[in-house]
Amino acid sequence: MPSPLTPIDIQLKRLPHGEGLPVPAYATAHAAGMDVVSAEELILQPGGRHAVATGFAMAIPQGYEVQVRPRSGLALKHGISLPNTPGTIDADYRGELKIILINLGDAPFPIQRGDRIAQLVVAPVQLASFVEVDRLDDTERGQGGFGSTGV
Ligand SMILES: O=c1ccn([C@H]2C[C@H](O)[C@@H](COP(=O)(O)OP(=O)(O)OP(=O)(O)O)O2)c(=O)[nH]1
Ligand SMILES: [Mg+2]
Repeated sequence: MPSPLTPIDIQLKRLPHGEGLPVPAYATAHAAGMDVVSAEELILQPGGRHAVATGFAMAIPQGYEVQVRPRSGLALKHGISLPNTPGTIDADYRGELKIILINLGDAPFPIQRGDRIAQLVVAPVQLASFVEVDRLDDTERGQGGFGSTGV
């Protein structure tokens, strides 16, 4: 596993309708998320959702995932979010990356081709398997949860 500061390569295949669009990229030197743009033009009505085309597919190296997260500016100003945030892009997915947007605001939200609609965070994945047991070890928390420690 390379240092997190050493970028890994992710193969990206541009689809015909992605011609001319920028590849996802970090907007600033130490950004965590790479902004991704829409490959289509649409108007998202209040309460509406749409799987927005990005115009590319990718091959994430085994051992990594890509998380799709909302942009805070769109969320704050227009109520634009992702109903499945963070979206999970599996390393074995070869279809088009789509960004599922939802309009939680109260006005129609127009999206132009090339608009930055979400951000992609690349993260390592720890694989695991579940091992069934009859008894779990005791902890201070025990079965407490869902606010058991107070507000
Ligand atoms: O925001 C998203 C979420 C998912 N995907 C693609 C990539 C991902 O690898 C695949 C499956 O996503 P997920 O596992 O979240 O969806 P599912 O409902 O479980 O579908 P599946 O049965 O295909 O796994 O769909 C996207 O393009 N955008
Ligand atoms: Mg799945």
